[in-house]
Amino acid sequence: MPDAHNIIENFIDGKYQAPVNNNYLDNIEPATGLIYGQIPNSDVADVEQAVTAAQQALPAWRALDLEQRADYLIAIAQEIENQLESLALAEATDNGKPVALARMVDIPRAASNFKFFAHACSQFASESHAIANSAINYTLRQPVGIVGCISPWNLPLYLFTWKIAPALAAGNCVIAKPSEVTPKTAAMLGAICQKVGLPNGVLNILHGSGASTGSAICNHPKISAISFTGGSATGAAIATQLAPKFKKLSLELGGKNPALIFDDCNFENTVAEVFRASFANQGQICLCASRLYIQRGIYEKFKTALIAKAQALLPQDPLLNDTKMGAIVSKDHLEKVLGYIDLAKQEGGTILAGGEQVHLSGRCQQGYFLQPTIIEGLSNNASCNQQEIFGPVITLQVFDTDEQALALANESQYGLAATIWTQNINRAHQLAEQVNTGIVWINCWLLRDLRTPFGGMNHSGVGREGGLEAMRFFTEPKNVCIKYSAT
Ligand SMILES: NC(=O)C1=CN([C@@H]2O[C@H](COP(=O)(O)OP(=O)(O)OC[C@H]3O[C@@H](n4cnc5c(N)ncnc54)[C@H](O)[C@@H]3O)[C@@H](O)[C@H]2O)C=CC1
Ligand SMILES: O=C(O)/C=C/C=C(\O)C(=O)O
Repeated sequence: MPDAHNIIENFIDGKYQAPVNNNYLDNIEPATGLIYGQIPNSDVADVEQAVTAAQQALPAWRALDLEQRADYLIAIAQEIENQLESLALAEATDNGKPVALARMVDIPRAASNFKFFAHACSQFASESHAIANSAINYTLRQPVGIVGCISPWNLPLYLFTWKIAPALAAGNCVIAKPSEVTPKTAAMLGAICQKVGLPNGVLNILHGSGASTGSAICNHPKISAISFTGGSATGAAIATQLAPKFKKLSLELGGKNPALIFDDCNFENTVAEVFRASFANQGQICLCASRLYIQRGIYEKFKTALIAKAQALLPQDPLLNDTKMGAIVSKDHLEKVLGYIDLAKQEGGTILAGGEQVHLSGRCQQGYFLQPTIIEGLSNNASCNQQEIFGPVITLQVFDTDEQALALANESQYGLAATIWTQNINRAHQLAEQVNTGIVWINCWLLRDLRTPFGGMNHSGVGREGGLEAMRFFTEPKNVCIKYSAT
């Protein structure tokens, strides 16, 4: 558990412990730009200890009655709810997101992840296939064993638990690594597991960089499956490394998500929701809309409304209760996003709103703040329309016909999430069928039902999370065929 000096330790075999190599990384608060803690930079030796603990815990955990396993997950969810305030504060401090957002979305969703999979494991049925008069097949879905869960910094506890909960529910033991940029709530989860009496070794939480800890987890021969969320380049590197090792791999990667906005949309609602889809969490959600295609009849009016909203959304200290726009997660990331804005100018774009770093006063004077940024005038193949920026930056383009909108949306290497804004339900269905993304929202964004398949195609990932898809990923199907004699 983080101590008074904010030194975080690994959680292995039910206990907090220092990394074997005694190496630590600084943890920086994005709102202040100051170091406020340290985390282990764990390596193969720590992973080895975690795997040993998981191996010892596995037989009892996988043999546990489903109801008892579910009870542990429910107890974790309840404890997350009990600690809502301290977890939300930790998340906002660590990540720079508005504390109100962490309180309303991130932490409640982390609790929901455990509750959802506590129930999902009791609903997860296996198949049977009869061969008339001669045999019956039934499929066992057995835990994979020891699995690795690696998550990013944008929705720290939300995405960490989105992987851990189904992995545990399916009867696996877990070695999990949060992003080194946002380790704090993951570290607090260890104490929650202790408090509810989760058996030692069932969940092990290691901290450190991708190069050291992440790659040691991916490469450990006893870890049979890896569930990863993060950048597409990292996903590609992991897939390359793991291909000859034949591990199960789920990749939830980046997006460059189109919003198709038609003349006949419900204007007020669409402006509000598309704005939220663009800038929620400082635009740092893989599902955020980043390419806005607006039909000609409402283009100017829509643009004017978006600019007014962007100019009114002022970044503030994330720890203030009324903050709606917090800090960018790190200096490196701020520089990356600003680099894209410069590139947009070089490629002929016009900045309609934002585009500049914001310097606050007081405790946040060295923080990483950026205005919501709106760009127009770029071609569809410009860098800002093709590469994931992962920040509060959107581009606007005009279209005339449904066919044009679809062609523009599909001109992308990514395929994560599309939104369609129209009151013509036939058009919406037709476009939803043809757009190349794993998720389509019609007249809404990030309306989540945890039972649905979640993930993308092409450079946005391989496989799906959520609901029974996650239960399938974290189990091995084994078919058993019984021959009988027909009398
Ligand atoms: N869900 C998404 O779509 C996300 C996309 N990104 C994109 O990726 C870019 C880079 O951001 P990063 O924080 O560097 O994301 P990343 O993809 O490097 O990090 C995600 C997680 O993977 C781990 N990791 C990194 N290298 C690894 C390796 N070789 N083996 C195993 N684990 C490894 C990291 O420590 C972290 O826990 C961002 O600028 C953004 O464009 C970042 C975070 C989430
Ligand atoms: O499951 C959700 O609701 C959201 C998931 C978001 C990501 O995977 C992401 O931003 O990386």
